[in-house]
Amino acid sequence: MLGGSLSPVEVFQHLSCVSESKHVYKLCLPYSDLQARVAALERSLEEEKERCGAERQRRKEIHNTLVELRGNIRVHCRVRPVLPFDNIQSLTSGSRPASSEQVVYAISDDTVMVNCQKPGMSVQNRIFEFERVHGPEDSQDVVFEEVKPLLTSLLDGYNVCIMAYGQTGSGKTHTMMGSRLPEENSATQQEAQQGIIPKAAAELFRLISEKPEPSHTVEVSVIEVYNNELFDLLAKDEQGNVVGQRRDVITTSSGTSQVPSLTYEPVCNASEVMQIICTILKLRTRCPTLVHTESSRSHLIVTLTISSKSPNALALTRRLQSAKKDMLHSTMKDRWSPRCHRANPTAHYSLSTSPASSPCLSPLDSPCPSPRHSISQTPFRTRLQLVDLAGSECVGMCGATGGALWEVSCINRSLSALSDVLGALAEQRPHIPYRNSKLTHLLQDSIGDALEHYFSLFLKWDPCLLFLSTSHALFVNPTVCVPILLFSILSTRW
Ligand SMILES: Nc1ncnc2c1ncn2[C@@H]1O[C@H](COP(=O)(O)OP(=O)(O)OP(=O)(O)O)[C@@H](O)[C@H]1O
Repeated sequence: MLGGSLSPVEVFQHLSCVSESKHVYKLCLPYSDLQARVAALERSLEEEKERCGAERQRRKEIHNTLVELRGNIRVHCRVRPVLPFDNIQSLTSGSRPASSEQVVYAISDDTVMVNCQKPGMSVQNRIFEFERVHGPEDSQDVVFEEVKPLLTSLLDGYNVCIMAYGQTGSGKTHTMMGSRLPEENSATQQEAQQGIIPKAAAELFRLISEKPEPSHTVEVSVIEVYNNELFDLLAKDEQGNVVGQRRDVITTSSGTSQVPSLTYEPVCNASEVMQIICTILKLRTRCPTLVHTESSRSHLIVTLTISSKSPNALALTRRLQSAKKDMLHSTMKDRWSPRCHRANPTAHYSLSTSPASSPCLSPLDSPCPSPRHSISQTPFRTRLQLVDLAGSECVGMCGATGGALWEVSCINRSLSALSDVLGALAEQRPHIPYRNSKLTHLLQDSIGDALEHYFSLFLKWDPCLLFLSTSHALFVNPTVCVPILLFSILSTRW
């Protein structure tokens, strides 16, 4: 007979032991005792589950507070090494200096020093500060470490946007996608060259696999912005071949940007994501320039949309925020739509009813969700946007003529529009010029969340809006080590 002082674990051990020895009937506890023990075990299991849930919630809060404290919009700078082809190109280009000299120095982990020299003027050292500076020796892994915590936030219900901005040839695609080494290199060496997109996809699916049961679904969509036009790179023709199809970006009645008929492909692991991206990358417009032989002539936006099968506390808070904000807007501006009542708290988080694999509305932007959707039925959706912008160029330096010159001017105008939007957000101007280019119109929700951050701060008397922003954004701003162009990036853009 077992004594009353045994712990549930000891009882369990005892029971397993007697079952194994096949004397289970002889040594068994009285049935009522056994029932009491099982009930006690179940109770303690429930308590453990509750404690674990509370700890998980605390972990989320602490993690995201920390991420927010580090900044909701962060600007990082990556200085790429001077590479052999920098000198070769310089020698072949009549308009460039005969040899490249290093003019940018990562002097600490948050400061860059640039030797600026304008024709006829003496050299000046200028200092630029960023949230984080990666020097030429920093590996892809080191850069990714900065991004990694954002993926945890993504699964906690935050939107994340990571952009690479910089002059042509400065290493944006290397930072975002990675570079392929020659075939003779080992798989480990190839993996070390992977950029943020493959690493983020792998980390995302790793985090999802740690969840107790299948909890999330992931869809990928890819948009190219070329000459101020949007192309859906996952759209297929009747034969099933991928062809870039032109799409438009619109603003929905709830104020979010949306690309109607955009294709979303469901994916189950990181290699599926990369297979899709590598296939469609062949469609991306490239053209050699004087500075970079493999220059991308378009902005590429890869979006991973994550749907959680159960709402979490953050999603509920966000719905509450959204409802409050809508009520506030409608009271102030009296903008009720007869077709779609914007005060519906599920407005931004309801499921699209279209099949996921077919072209459908953006899952985040289903226009008029049913008011009957209860919170428990509605999963929350978040979005990871990974943006490899086209390289900014000095028109006089790129050697382009005709159509290529038009491309350069479209790239520069859209980057300038992006810069205007960020400037307006930073200065909290009442009007943010999102519609000045397709690029900023498309990214409105991601970069606009920064505005929401300020908006929430402004309304901090309202406890529901105290749960601050809904997005973490990070900008990787790689720079090149060729004198004159570097000067133009750092002085004109940031
Ligand atoms: N940190 C780095 N270490 C080693 N090589 C790099 C690094 N950054 C970039 N490179 C190399 O520099 C070249 C140009 O980089 P990349 O194609 O990423 O430039 P980009 O900014 O995307 O240019 P564009 O805007 O013209 O498309 C590539 O050959 C890339 O492998």
